[in-house]
Amino acid sequence: MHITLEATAQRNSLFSIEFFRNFTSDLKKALPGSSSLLKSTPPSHALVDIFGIEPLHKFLVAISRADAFNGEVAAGFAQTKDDLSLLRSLKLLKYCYNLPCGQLFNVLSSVISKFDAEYGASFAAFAGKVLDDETLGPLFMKHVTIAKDSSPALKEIYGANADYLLDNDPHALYPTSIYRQCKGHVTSSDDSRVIESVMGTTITTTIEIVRDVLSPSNTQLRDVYKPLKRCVAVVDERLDRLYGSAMDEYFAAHEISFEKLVYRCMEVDKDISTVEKILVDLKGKRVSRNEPVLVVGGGVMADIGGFACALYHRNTPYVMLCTSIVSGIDAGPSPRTCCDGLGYKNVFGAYHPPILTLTDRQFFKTLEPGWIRHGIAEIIKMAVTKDATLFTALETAGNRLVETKFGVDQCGRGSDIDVLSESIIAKAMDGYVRSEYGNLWETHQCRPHAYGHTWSPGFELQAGLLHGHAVSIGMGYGAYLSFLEGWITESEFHRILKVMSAVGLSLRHDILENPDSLWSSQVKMTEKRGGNLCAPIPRGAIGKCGYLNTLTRERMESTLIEYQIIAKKYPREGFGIEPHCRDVGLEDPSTVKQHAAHAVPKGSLETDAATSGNPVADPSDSNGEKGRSNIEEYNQWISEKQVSRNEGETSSSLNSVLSTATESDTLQPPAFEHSTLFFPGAEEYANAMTSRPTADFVNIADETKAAKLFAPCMVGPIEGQFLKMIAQIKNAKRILDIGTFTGYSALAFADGISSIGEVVTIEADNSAAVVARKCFKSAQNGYKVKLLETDARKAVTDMVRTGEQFDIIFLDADKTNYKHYYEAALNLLDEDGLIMADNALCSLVYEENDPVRQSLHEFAQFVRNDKRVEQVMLTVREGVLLVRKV
Ligand SMILES: C[S@@+](CC[C@H](N)C(=O)[O-])C[C@H]1O[C@@H](n2cnc3c(N)ncnc32)[C@H](O)[C@@H]1O
Repeated sequence: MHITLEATAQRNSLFSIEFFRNFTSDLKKALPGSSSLLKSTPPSHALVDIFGIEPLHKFLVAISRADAFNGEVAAGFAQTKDDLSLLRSLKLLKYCYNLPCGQLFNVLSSVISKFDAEYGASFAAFAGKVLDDETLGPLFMKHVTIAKDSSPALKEIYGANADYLLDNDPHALYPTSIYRQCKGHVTSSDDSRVIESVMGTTITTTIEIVRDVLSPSNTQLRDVYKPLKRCVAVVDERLDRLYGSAMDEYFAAHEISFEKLVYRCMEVDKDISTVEKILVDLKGKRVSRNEPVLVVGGGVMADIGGFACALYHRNTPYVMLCTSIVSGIDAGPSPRTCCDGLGYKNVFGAYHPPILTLTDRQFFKTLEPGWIRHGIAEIIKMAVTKDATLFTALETAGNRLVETKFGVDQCGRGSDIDVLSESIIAKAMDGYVRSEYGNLWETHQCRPHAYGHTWSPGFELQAGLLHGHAVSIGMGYGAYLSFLEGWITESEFHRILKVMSAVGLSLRHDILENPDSLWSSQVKMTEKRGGNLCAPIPRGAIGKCGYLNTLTRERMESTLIEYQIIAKKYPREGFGIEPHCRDVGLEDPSTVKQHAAHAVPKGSLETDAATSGNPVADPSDSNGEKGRSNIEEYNQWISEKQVSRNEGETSSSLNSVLSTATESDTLQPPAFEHSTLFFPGAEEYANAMTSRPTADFVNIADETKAAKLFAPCMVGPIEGQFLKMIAQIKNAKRILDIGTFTGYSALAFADGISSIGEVVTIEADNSAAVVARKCFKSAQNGYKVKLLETDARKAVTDMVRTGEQFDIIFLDADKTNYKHYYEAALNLLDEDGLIMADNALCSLVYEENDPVRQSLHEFAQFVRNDKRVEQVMLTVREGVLLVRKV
């Protein structure tokens, strides 16, 4: 070996490519490829001997003492992909004592293969055997080399070094995380009553563009998870639908147990309750603080999955598999993990980058064009402020990026657009990471990647714009200001507008007509940036960044007018293609900000808005002119904001009121590709606005859970309150509740009738009936309930025979027999009694091949055509059909 152990800790330049090359040739001499040790099966027989080979132990001892996170060391590696993988190996091998043997030998074989393919292959064959060995693969090197029962020879070599590390670099021997180091110094006064101290954290990470990451021949994820024997993954529900089986197959092929946790990741789900769910699930899986969680998804998943990992055990490593443009070049590798809360965007969060970020363009194939366009805005911002070559590449690619979904759709592998797209994503990622990682905790505001984000928060939500379109408008306006400052030329300004316009991004929006929202955003942004506007805009040339620190209200007003006149001359008069969230099938984000279940009184979070998350538009900031009457304001609001609703096919639109035509019957219910009747957040909002259930219902829910019965069977708080109030309004005396389950609906009715009223409820299943009986017993109005434990089909026929009468009959048992219960109910009802059929809209949400879906559809149609009744279909919970005899 060509190293002197004692000096290594100081001589960082030693750990360069040469160091690995020399190691490879020295090892080959001492342990040739033909050696019986490498051929030994099982590998356990050879392992101790191999650890004892001098070039290997000297190499490992030296590397364990390296300052692997040091910039000087990194500079020793040229910038080719292969060289950087050596740097990554160095960072891992530094912690060799704490690497599982499977991983250790895998990394060693990748190092050796770089210099000697033939020898690398024979070493890799041995490494593969170690990796696959159930016992050896996960065994840490320290358990082989310095444990009590390790061979004395190994203990002598590796033990002496362990003692050295204990004194000089304990992190190398007993790390909590091999991706973070902390250093600091403390200076105290003589009496220790005053202390001055400095702390610093160093974090290491790897970011890589990959191809076909889920193909079994790709070993990137295998290398991380095989030594651990399992992979716990937090996966976006949409991705699971599209790629779930590919993920299952990948991990099965490598014999890694794949434990998938799936979450819906729409913008509205980006709140603390989803983060909390992830935390509970990680704990449920007993994820350890050193076990990297795999986070799979786009921007929302990157934010909330990363945040959950930051909170779990105070920080747990995670591997980010990015499946969208935004996550690939921005949110994925970003250290800024977060979630929305209290009505504010990104208000909670932590700085916690992934240990490994992988971006695979293959996933872009299933993105909508509107999403691709929106993602390109984040690339343009990096091009304009950081990288002129990236900007030229964007000019060359133009709209082909959208048409081919970044070179993965309708174009061949290796085609020019495929190659160009790869380079665009890579450069954008590089620019982003360079801007972000040098300023990890946002300790200063010179952040090029905030280009376009200074004024856009003021109008993005208000206008219902996709984030990318709001940012592109902000970038266009910023470029104009830069031109006015003389920081870029007029032709550069137009190149920026052209590149955005070519891909269909917005240069303008009608909301710019009024500068109020931009101005209020500037005021809040200035506060957030510590009193400086510090708006990043191009300066000097495209690809360079400067910071505008002053813009008066007057100048903003005049320049906005000028900018719009210029933007209007562009294709589509400067408007973007599908710029609004609703255009791409997303809900209007302005509804997200009003997520009232989590909202707080206005005013109480003013400071948070200014310092943390993006401020949510405040309705009182809007442009109402003072002194106008309420009715004028109201009418103006109707014409400005509400008229478009009348054009849609909503239940309140004029069209649907005027229509007298009867729909003809259909064999099947319509396709309805949603698992709920509601937009996300709608039902939660309705719930938050509904009277709270009493302790008796909380008890039912608890008992149902304790009995491990399927809780969603219960009608729940919204429908329960509805049933109670119908009973009250109807002044009902006797109610028949068909399908008791654990008693929620029966007790809701009992709460709504007078003390002499009665609820007869029928349940055939004994386990549910036992719980219901117990709950009725302890409930305040439980005495009004009579539970019949029997088959309801027969019970109702018997009741008709004996002439029983009811004011309300609630159908909630087996859906396929609703028609039978309905016919009986028409006989059992008082003259103006009411039938209520629960789950009446489930033909929309149940799966296509579910027979219950078909029978619910036929039942609803049958009632519609029944001349004996009138009815209304209510979208309460899963649909309640209200029927009355005429
Ligand atoms: C959706 S759950 C009822 C929920 C209940 N209304 C509540 O709010 O808690 C349907 C119940 O009907 C019961 N059921 C199904 N078919 C039945 C039948 N033929 N006779 C009696 N009970 C039946 C099931 O055992 C189940 O407990």
